[in-house]
Parts: sequence; structure tokens; C-alpha cells
Amino acid sequence: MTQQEDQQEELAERRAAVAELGAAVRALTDAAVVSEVDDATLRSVAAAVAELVPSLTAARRERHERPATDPPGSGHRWYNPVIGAGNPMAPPVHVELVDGRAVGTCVLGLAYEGPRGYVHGGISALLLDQILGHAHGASGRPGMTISLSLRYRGPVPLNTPLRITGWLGESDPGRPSDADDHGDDRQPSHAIGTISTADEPDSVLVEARGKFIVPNRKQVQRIFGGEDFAR
Ligand SMILES: CCCCCCCCCC(=O)SCCNC(=O)CCNC(=O)[C@H](O)C(C)(C)COP(=O)(O)OP(=O)(O)OC[C@H]1O[C@@H](n2cnc3c(N)ncnc32)[C@H](O)[C@@H]1OP(=O)(O)O
Repeated sequence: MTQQEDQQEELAERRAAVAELGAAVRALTDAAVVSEVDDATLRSVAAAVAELVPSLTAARRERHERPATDPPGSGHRWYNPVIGAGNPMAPPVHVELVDGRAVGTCVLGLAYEGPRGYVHGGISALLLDQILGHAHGASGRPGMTISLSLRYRGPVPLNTPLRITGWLGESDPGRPSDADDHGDDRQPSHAIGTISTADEPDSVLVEARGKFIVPNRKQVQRIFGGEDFAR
């Protein structure tokens, strides 16, 4: 086996272990928010869970440090709060590119509740921001959201397969003088997205419009210390 194959195998093993913990803690979160057991049981589970924390934080990363799951160049975010298998907060949404559109699927449990039985509006915004980001990144230049507006047309049901779709709209006219100054393409992209149930994909429950930019070199330096932020 070559050194590169060795590293790939190690990475796959690490990601699998991280995903396993993510799924277990996600199940714990789901159990915690649906549970109606007695107070003594809640307290004994809380104590048992608190005891587990030090075994995880014995080796930890800090802000700006890459996790072992996301080596430079991989383009992965294993702990992303929407799609990351390793993040218990993520449903996680499974995203595919279909004919240039980003299509996400997930089921949201009671941990994501806003109005009783329905998804919290902030969670819908989170999912749409991510899916619009995928639609923008599909062109090969991942960016950052500079504006996001939503229209909530109907409540999004919990415990129901959902479909989140994002695509690119028309771009703003360019800013040639800025492009000269920064050496970058300064045209924000417009992205559009929707949430519907998987059973009724044409019945739009939430609609989003966002604007994305590709940070120029100076911005990447200022915000991320020069590291290629998307890789
Ligand atoms: C495949 C991968 C999938 C990944 C999906 C992930 C999705 C998640 C996406 C996110 O959530 S990103 C996180 C949320 N967004 C941010 O945190 C961005 C915060 N905003 C900023 O840091 C600054 O506003 C920014 C660096 C974007 C710009 O600040 P600057 O001080 O450099 O520019 P300025 O504010 O002076 O901008 C002047 C104008 O140029 C525009 N502009 C600035 N930089 C630009 C640029 N690089 N390209 C095009 N236009 C640009 C800017 O929008 C503005 O337009 P308007 O006058 O129309 O408002």
C-alpha cells in the first residue's frame, strides 16, 4: 500500500468514527427533547453524560484549527452544522448537485421545533443559507453570504422528509473599478432557494433569496489569515 493510500484509509477511518459519535449524540439530543421520563431519570442521565465530556476534550482543537477529518485541499467540513455527519446539531442534510441545482434532503425532528409540530424559522434560514452556498459553490468558487431574505409561505412540518433546493439567478452588473483595485471578480451572485416536503416538491413552504461574494485576497487575509477558506 502506498503512503497516500495509507493516509486515505486513515482519513476514512477517522471520518467514520466521527460520524458514529455524531449520530450517537444526535440520537441523544433527539431523546432529550422528546423525553417525558421522571426527573430522577433525567438527572441521572445528565450526570452520566457530563462524565463523558472529559474523555472527548482530552485532545481538542481551538478556533481556526482544522479538524483531522478536513485536511487541506479536501474541501470538506465534517462538522458543518447543516451537512456535517460529525456535528450532532446537523440533521444532517444530504446534498446532491442535480442539473446545476443543489438539492438537499433531510428529516427534522423535535429538536428543530418552532411552532408546535413545525420547524423553527431560523432553522429554515440555516438550511437555505447552506443550500444557496452549494448552488453558488457549484460554479467552482465557493463564497460567503452577504445578504439573505426569506419569505415563509407555509409551516414546515417536523418528522417529514423535506426537499431543499438552491440555484443561481442573474448576477449584478460588475464593478470594474473595484475589480482593478482588488484583482478579483467583484460580481455578487444571486441565489434562490426553496423548502418543500419531498412528497409535494412544487408546493413551496419557504423561499429564500441570497447574495454571495467570493472574498478577494485582502478579505481572505483579513478574515481567515490568508488560508484558502473553502479548502
Ligand atoms: C460548496 C461549499 C458549500 C458551502 C456552503 C456554506 C454556506 C454558508 C455561507 C455562510 O453562511 S457565509 C457566513 C455569513 N457571511 C459572512 O460572515 C460575511 C460577513 N461579511 C463580511 O465579512 C464583509 O461584509 C465582506 C468581507 C463580505 C465585505 O466587507 P468589505 O469591508 O471588504 O467590503 P465593503 O463592506 O466595503 O463592501 C462594499 C461593497 O462591495 C461589495 N463587495 C465587497 N467585497 C466583495 C467581493 N469580494 N466581491 C463582490 N462584491 C464585494 C459589498 O457587498 C458591498 O456592496 P454594496 O455596496 O452593494 O452593499
